[in-house]
Amino acid sequence: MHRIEEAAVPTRVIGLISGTSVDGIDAALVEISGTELDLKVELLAGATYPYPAELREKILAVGAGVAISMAELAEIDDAIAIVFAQAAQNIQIGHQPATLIGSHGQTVYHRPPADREIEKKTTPDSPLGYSLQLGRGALIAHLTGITTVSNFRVADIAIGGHGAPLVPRVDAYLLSHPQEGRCIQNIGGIGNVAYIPPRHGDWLSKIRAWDTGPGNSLLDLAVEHLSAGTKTYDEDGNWAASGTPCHPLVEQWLNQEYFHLPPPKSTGRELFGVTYLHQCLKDAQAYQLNAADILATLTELTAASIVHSYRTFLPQMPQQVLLCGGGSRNLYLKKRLQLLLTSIPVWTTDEVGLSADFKEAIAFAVLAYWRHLGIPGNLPTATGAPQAVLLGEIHQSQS
Ligand SMILES: Nc1ncnc2c1ncn2[C@@H]1O[C@H](COP(=O)(O)OP(=O)(O)OP(=O)(O)O)[C@@H](O)[C@H]1O
Ligand SMILES: CC(=O)N[C@H]1[C@@H]2OC[C@@H](O2)[C@@H](O)[C@@H]1O[C@H](C)C(=O)O
Repeated sequence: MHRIEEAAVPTRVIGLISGTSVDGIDAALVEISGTELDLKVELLAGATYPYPAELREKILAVGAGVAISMAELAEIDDAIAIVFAQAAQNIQIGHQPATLIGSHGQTVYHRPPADREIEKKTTPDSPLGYSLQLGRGALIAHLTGITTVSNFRVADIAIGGHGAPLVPRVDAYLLSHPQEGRCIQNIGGIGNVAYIPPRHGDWLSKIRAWDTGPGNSLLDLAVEHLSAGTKTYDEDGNWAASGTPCHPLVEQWLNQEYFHLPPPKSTGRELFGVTYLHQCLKDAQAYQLNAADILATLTELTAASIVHSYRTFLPQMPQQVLLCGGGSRNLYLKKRLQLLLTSIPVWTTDEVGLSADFKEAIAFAVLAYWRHLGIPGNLPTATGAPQAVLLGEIHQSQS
């Protein structure tokens, strides 16, 4: 049952997420009103709080498969919840307090459902996907005194979905256009797209969304390796821009199975992580590429895999592409995307009024708000789930 009547009252909600780049906690304090087509979100404050270096190292190690004990797992889970709770406290400074938190947490493992050969290789026994986000909501609620919704992916996974991407339903209501088809392209550690057709007829069922593959994950790892640990990312894409992409290598990399899988599909650093980068660096040796050429070629892989997936899987090309996530600040990547998309304009979501930096944090505030109102959060065409369901577990606070 939808408790639509409550939606007339604007609600102050905090959205929290740390994505696959593991760079820090994005926090958004928003005022939300409406429900779906009349949904309105005002960003009151947005900030990124970097992880303490030691915690970041631990998270990256766990995500890369380093073995830990159950006690250590509990310790990391709570260490993450503590910094998320601090982020929630900090973002409210100077504002009226929030009444609800939506916390995505930190993904440390993601395994899609085993319904295709590529996925069966990693999943011998279970037909369901598995996605683990740390930073337990119970502790965030306890520390902040604010009811917290967390564990957003499990309900979609329980009915056979990928549990990702989840932001497309929010994109649909905040970024659809009455006449124009749009691709909303997030470029985080991993890239994901939501194609939103013009908002008429059965537009909602025509939305398509999937993870496009690497966003910045391989680039960041390569920069760290090539700079001997002195840099963590290629600021504005300047280093890559000083090199030349090796197109035969990009073509070779695009043959990889993931890029040819039809959606729905999701991925993570389990595939596009350290091992993948090492293979790329090995392949690059055959072409005697220097550091700048390697970065230009990896940047081209991100751009080409995005555009290749649009041309292969979309019913039609969009009229606009709206970028968000940290990769939207990589000017060289943006330029390469524009070149590959020829006459289709490539903008950022900022240009249509939604913060490109904080869109994911805003989305988890909306998903918590929908959970509170009893409104489903997933889009079956995006996650592959058979139906739309309520997302997230509610942890009531004591105060
Ligand atoms: N000025 C910039 N120039 C180039 N790249 C940038 C810039 N600012 C941020 N980035 C890139 O964006 C990344 C962070 O992006 P973002 O915070 O959107 O990722 P995420 O949310 O962790 O990932 P995901 O969306 O996959 O969960 C950084 O690691 C860096 O590679
Ligand atoms: C399992 C997981 O954390 N997936 C992330 C990741 O980062 C980008 C892409 O892969 C997307 O599928 C998802 O995040 C966003 C927030 C989503 O669910 O829409």
